[in-house]
Amino acid sequence: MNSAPPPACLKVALPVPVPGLFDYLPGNGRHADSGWIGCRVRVPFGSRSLVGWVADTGVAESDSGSLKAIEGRVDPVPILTGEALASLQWTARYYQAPLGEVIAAAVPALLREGKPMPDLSVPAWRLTDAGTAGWPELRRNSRVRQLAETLAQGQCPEAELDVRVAQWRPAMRTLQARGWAECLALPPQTPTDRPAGDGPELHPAQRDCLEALRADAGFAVHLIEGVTGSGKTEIYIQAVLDCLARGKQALVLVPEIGLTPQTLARFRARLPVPVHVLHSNLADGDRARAWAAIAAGVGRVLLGTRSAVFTPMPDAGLIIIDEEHDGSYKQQDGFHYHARDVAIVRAKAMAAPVILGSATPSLESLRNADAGRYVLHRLPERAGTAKPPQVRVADIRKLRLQHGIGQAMLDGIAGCLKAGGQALVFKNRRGYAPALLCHDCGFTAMCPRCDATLTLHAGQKRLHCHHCGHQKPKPPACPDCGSLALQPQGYGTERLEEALAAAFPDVPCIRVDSETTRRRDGLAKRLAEAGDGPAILVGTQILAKGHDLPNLRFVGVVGVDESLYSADFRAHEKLAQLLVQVAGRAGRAEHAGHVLIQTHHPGHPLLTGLLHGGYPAFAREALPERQQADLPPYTHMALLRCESVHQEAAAVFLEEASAVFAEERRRGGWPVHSSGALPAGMPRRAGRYRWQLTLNARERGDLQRLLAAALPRVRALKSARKTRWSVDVDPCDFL
Ligand SMILES: Nc1ncnc2c1ncn2[C@@H]1O[C@H](COP(=O)(O)OP(=O)(O)OP(=O)(O)O)[C@@H](O)[C@H]1O
Ligand SMILES: [Zn+2]
Repeated sequence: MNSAPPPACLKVALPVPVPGLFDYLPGNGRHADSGWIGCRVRVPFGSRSLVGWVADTGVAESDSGSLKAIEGRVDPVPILTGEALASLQWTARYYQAPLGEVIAAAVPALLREGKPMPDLSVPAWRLTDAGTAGWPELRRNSRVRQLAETLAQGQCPEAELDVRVAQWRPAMRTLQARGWAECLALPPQTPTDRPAGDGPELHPAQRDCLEALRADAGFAVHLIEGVTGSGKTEIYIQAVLDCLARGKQALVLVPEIGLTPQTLARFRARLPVPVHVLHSNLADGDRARAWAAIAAGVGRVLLGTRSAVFTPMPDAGLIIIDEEHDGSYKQQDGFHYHARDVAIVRAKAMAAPVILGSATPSLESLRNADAGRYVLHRLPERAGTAKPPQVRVADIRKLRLQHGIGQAMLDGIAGCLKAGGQALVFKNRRGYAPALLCHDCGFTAMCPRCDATLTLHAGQKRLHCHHCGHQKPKPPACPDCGSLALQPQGYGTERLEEALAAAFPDVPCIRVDSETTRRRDGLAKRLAEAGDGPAILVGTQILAKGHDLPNLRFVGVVGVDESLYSADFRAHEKLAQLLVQVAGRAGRAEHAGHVLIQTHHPGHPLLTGLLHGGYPAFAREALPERQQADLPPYTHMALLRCESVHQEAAAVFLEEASAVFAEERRRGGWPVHSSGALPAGMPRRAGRYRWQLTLNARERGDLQRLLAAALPRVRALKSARKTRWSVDVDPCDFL
């Protein structure tokens, strides 16, 4: 028996789906002091070697006999400290995820793999003594001479040489070979300011908003509800300038497909310091460098998508979340965090203000503004001379359609093209047609692995499942009755493209959906093809977001009827947001915009509401409905999802989990409603049976306490090991 007291050890967060920290000895006679916290270590884990993060030190849970020592320390100095580490710990607790998995999602891949922190020193060149004495004898007008003259004014960073001397590298090799120039590494430095670009003079609503922001640089959440084109981005830029002037760092989050070259160019042109970017399309090295620059305080402005919210910011002074309602802020796999909510928690800890901006704020944020938790600013009008678009509804009941398109729509497009404008036709469905039907026997082509129809693609040659990726050629005849009467049902972007190209053969017709924009910069390239002259763009919601297409004058929405009657309680909110955002693409410059929504339900309250009062009117109606139905944002939800190839296993686990929740709820006396175990909206996907359980509570705290009490027991269930399951706190999608 070992009776010695348990030793002090390192508490390490590992990227494994097991909650809690793992104890390791520091080894080599080292002490487990607080200098380890926030450093990476390499540790043995089963038969593997993993990179983990020291999150704490303390007394070991077991005696020293069973403790292993780390294999090595990766970082000499901590890289996750203070607020950054504390916020990751909060995130892990709130979203019920292991800290190791949270950190893995929060840091760039290279750091996750244990690579050293990127070197942030700045490579620069200078003349040697020999060079200083010798350069005047160089031949005039040569590139080598030009380079030497530049260096004679003082050492020069490579980035600056790029600007000052075209193709300086071969010339530098010549100088170096003579022993006249040498390379040096300058310490990382806050860049010296260059003059900021000019912006328009702010209009009164923009000024009021900025003044409110300037009045208090401490923690507060400002919600800017500004119609599309009202100049929200202008406010962001001014607020970042103010933040920089206070000597602070700024973080700007944009939706996944909102980080366009256009947006980036606009920030870069207007800010006096480099703008660092973080998004999933970057090379690993670039990601790590941007992250490290911000974490070291060298970088002052970070523009990024969802996971950029976790970047350590030692001098944080402002967080901006553009299009705050956007669904891409919610991570859907791995652990399910919401970047907007994490940002607000971090801003509070950093005593910095947050700006949420949108033309169509989430009902969550509007509710928080109503309750006085957020400061609401309204920009009800477009900036400059642009007028709001005119929105009409086209009733297509009983009308003859040409490939799903009514005459009013065709007339609208024709009028726009004739006047030299561009038209956008929106349909939130990619592919040729959402289903293939046998007109003789009623057979519908279904995915063999999902409870879903197959979508026709590639003209009409192939069938794809949008849920699991299953693909096959379209059968030549009906597999059930042998009939040749197989017909595409409904319309996707491909089919509309075909129809519009045939109807308007003289203008380019460009399809923009996730298929045609898959490659890097694909979207920018597609949009460039449209040019400035008359053209038709056909596409999905990719087109709805943040693109300034100055010559776009007509927007046609083809088919929203599916979403008017959906089981998801957020379907109307999402549809209203989408319609307003798409409509907002029209008429952003000097030409008036027209929007036409084609529907079989012209009297639907959502459409009439939007038509007469815009998004604010929709929200005013929707909020009390949510309250009456006891739904978010008036309540707080969590979703337990599970799936298994065995129908039994999924159902049994969720039944048992449901019983645990019921027991704990009784024991704790927490008023939390449980749906019980139910099949998911799509009961089978990719060959797996799916079940879910919804918890709903008036008080966030009650839900959190119940989760904390029940989940350890749920994890310990034998049936849990036979399924894949996850917890989603504040779920956005229920499919
Ligand atoms: N005060 C102003 N005076 C004149 N033009 C302005 C002003 N503010 C913004 N603009 C211009 O109006 C257009 C729309 O502005 P901005 O992009 O900032 O709006 P937004 O609300 O961010 O748009 P979106 O909702 O599409 O994101 C831009 O071309 C911008 O340069
Ligand atoms: Zn499928």
